[in-house]
Amino acid sequence: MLRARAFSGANAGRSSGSRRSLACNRFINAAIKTPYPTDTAQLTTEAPTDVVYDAVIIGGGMGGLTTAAKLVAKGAKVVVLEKYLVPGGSAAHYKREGYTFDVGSSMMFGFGDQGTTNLITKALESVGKRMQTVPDPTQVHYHCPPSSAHPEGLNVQGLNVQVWRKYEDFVAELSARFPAEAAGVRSFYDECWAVFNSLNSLEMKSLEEPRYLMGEFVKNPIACLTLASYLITNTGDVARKYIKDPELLKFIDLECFIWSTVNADMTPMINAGMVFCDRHFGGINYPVGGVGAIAENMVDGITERGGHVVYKANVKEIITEAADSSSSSSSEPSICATGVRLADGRVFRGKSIISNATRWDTFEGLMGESKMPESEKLFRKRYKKSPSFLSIHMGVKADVLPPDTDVHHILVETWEQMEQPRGTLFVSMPSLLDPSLAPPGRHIIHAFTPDWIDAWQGMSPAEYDAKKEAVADEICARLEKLFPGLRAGIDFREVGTPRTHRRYLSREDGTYGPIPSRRPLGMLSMPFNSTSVQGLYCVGDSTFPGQGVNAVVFSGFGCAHRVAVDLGMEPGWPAVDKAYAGLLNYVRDRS
Ligand SMILES: NC(=O)c1ccc[n+]([C@@H]2O[C@H](COP(=O)([O-])OP(=O)(O)OC[C@H]3O[C@@H](n4cnc5c(N)ncnc54)[C@H](O)[C@@H]3O)[C@@H](O)[C@H]2O)c1
Ligand SMILES: CC(C)=CCC/C(C)=C/C=C/C(C)=C/C=C/C(C)=C/C=C/C=C(C)/C=C/C=C(C)/C=C/C=C(\C)CCC=C(C)C
Repeated sequence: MLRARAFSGANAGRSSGSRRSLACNRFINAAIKTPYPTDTAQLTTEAPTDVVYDAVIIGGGMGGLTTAAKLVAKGAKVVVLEKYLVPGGSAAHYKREGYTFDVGSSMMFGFGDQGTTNLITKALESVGKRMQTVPDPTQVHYHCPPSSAHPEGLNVQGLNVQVWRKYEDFVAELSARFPAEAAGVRSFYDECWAVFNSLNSLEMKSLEEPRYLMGEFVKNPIACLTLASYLITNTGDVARKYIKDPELLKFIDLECFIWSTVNADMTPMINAGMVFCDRHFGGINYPVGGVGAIAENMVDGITERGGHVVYKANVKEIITEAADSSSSSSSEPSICATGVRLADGRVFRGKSIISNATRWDTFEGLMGESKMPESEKLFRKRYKKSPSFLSIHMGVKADVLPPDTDVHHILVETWEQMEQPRGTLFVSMPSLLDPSLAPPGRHIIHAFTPDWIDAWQGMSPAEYDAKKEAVADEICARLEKLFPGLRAGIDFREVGTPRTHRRYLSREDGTYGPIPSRRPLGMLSMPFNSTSVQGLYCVGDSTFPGQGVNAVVFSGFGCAHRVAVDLGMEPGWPAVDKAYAGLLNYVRDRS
């Protein structure tokens, strides 16, 4: 199952230097923590404070930037306040020693050129930008545990499956591993296509805006009814309709886990339809220059259209006032968000305040727990924080990677370990697609694995550093199963823990968003963008559909649409809004 890759190995054979892994530790500890960009004097840190913005956006992650892009494109007056020095949040990149590392995963969905679900392409287009991308021939190469039940599908390393860009190739490969389940494999993934094809025929806007929703029902009744029939369905239920083999069901769990960090029973079917088909329809495409270049392009587009993006702008408080309760759909005392206060004392006023911070940071940190609405307390019962990640960014000699190595890998050694901290290893090697990310003769290996912050608390700085290196050594030893000689080929290594994610992304406990505490009511359990505080909206992975760049971009589309309608910049049905919001809350409250 090898095939040619245009860029693969372009740097091979030019390795230089003789550093070995032991020397590497010394090198790592001495690594200079230079923020990127290095010239922080270039950063915009100012925007007018004497105006009332249409939207004040807290945070310049992909959720916040998409909202800003869609709103400036409508002529809204927008300011994005980003605490850090670069845009993109967990989809930013940073530079070290000639390498450009993506902060998070390098696997980009939503970057195709057709349909309506190519959300990243569309977000860039909304501010006049387009990026060059490199198509990835596979989404991911799974390395799963061996099984005695299916010796025909195994090699010495266990169950190996590549998810090919071409759907038929993937179905053929998985069916060959589970011949008795060939019909089940086909039926399950075909049902995902029914969901995807419906999604891919709708305009992507706010699902909490009744005028748009009704319009889509009139234009695309079959697609809307199909989606409506999946609203409360989870993926595990659909998989079990067709598949009986426990190991194949475990594989489906893993297919969900790698992007939802929960198993198939906890993953809404609509999200699975999106992810399992976009990888074949639009394909996985890597943006030339690195994932962070997406956010940089968005910022250029936003500022070219008169929006402001302000760095080193640490929002400490959302300012609220008592509000008119007649327009609220809840029975709680009404408050209204009117502005934000920064750590340096500056105040930005807005008709709408949009938080790209997590719900925990928004409602506990920025609002203060005493003002937390009942709906948020309920949310905390239904959802918990997803784990953070332990991340190892490495530069390696190019000859560590055999020719035709896939860009993304998943390694699970035992099924019991899959959902445990550091149980599943994720690997992304984007320099195989874009060699400009690494110096000549080198490649990037970014290994990461779900991990909780508790394991990294209460240590002295020396203990913390030592633990980072010890855990990274263990993970590199495990990765030698995929890349023999890896440890000897390491040229650069830097380890980030959940504490690093908490610090640089300002995400409580370093979490990557909410995961359900119990079986969710399909996609309906997750909150959309409005909150029960008037004028306050959330965007990003704390809102539907959750984690993922294309997912938070969708939440940005929805948020911008809902805000534009509320500001009177787009037509809506204010008379129906309250009843519809009440209905959605009623269903959610019972989930
Ligand atoms: N391959 C992939 O699909 C991939 C890759 C990378 C990231 N991601 C996804 O991106 C998602 C996160 O995107 P997002 O947009 O929701 O959030 P984010 O964490 O990426 O961005 C939030 C931004 O808000 C800023 N911020 C937080 N609190 C602030 C404050 N008080 N004041 C000012 N700024 C503040 C942070 O610095 C950060 O830049 C994750 O769920 C992850 O799954 C996915
Ligand atoms: C009533 C109502 C409400 C309704 C009615 C019906 C209808 C109309 C409906 C509609 C719906 C819709 C439109 C929906 C939408 C949806 C969407 C868009 C979704 C999306 C999703 C996405 C996702 C989830 C994604 C994700 C991703 C991710 C997370 C990624 C990640 C990645 C990673 C981590 C990587 C891995 C790595 C390796 C392998 C290395």
